[in-house]
Amino acid sequence: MVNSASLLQWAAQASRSFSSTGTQQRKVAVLGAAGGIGQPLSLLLKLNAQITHLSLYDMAGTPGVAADISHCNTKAQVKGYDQDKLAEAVRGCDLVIIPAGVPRKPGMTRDDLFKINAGIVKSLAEAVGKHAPGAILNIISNPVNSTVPIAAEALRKMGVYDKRKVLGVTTLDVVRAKTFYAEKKGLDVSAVDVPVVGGHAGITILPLFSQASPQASLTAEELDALTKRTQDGGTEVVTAKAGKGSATLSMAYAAALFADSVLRGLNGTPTYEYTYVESSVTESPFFASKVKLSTEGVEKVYDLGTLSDYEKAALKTMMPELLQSVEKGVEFVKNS
Ligand SMILES: NC(=O)c1ccc[n+]([C@@H]2O[C@H](COP(=O)([O-])OP(=O)(O)OC[C@H]3O[C@@H](n4cnc5c(N)ncnc54)[C@H](O)[C@@H]3O)[C@@H](O)[C@H]2O)c1
Ligand SMILES: O=C(O)C[C@H](O)C(=O)O
Repeated sequence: MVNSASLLQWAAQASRSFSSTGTQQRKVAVLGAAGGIGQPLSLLLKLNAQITHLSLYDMAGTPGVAADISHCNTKAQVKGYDQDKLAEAVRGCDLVIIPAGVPRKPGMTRDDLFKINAGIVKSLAEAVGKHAPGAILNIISNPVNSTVPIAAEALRKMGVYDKRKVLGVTTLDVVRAKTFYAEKKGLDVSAVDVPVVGGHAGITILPLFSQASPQASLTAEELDALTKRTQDGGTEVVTAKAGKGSATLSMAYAAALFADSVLRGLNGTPTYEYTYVESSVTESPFFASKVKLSTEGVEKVYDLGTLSDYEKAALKTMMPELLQSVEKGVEFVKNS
């Protein structure tokens, strides 16, 4: 698993990477690149020495974002594409990251975004299926519990679906669980690990503190408070931003870490992350759990290990909502 130290390494390596030879050509696209997540994410990707071509796409304003970022003295060549240039933006990509779509306002659930974001993700996935069929997709747009099944079903309809390559980004849940756990127990956050499984909405987010390392004892109240804070981390930010969107900066950080792991895997160094993918680990056809990432994307999906009674009960509680969100996504594509 990549941690924040890697991020500093990118920055340190990035400006030196002009002289590196023999590295693989890696093209990465960000769809929704002019948005709240898209801009800082694109900047962080520009610092990643594994990326040779960075393709930024949005409905408008992308050439400006691209021009700005392109002045950073790092290796990746940056190009911005507006609305009609989607095919060009994704062609030849190894990795396509999708943060396109509307964010929540206070009082909304992630599922309230389905009406608008389902169609956006479907059309972007179709463009990837047509113009970059081998690319790995990292889907950020909410509701992730449905948008990942939407992308999978859209690609399946086109005959190009590969379950190893459609990944829902749940890294922010892991980032939050680590931060909150370390803070609560006075631990060094850079040495903390907390598995987070399930989905990416409220009770479907399940941090496994029984498997956290290092193990610190938690009272029942502490465990419940930490679990709920992780589940409601997104809402905490939406409320604090008071109508001005949801998490963008921490999300960009989390997506950049996850993309780095995906690229390391593609480049031949296996990495391990938690991500929402097609899965047979539980009764839900899509589920977030630990995976091994390698040259073709997800090489192996791991089971959940031993759960505490608290976690077993939470897993049972989340299942109807998760199954319903998956079904809603699949049906959306089937009926369109
Ligand atoms: N997975 C997670 O953990 C996580 C975390 C935070 C936010 N999100 C989600 O990410 C999404 C984006 O959030 P944001 O804060 O960046 O929103 P934003 O409104 O700031 O940016 C979204 C961008 O998407 C663009 N866009 C809309 N339709 C598009 C299309 N068809 N093609 C390309 N671009 C398009 C918009 O023009 C805009 O620039 C939201 O759905 C939000 O809920 C997910
Ligand atoms: O909470 C949201 O709506 C955005 C995102 O899913 C998050 O977890 O921050």
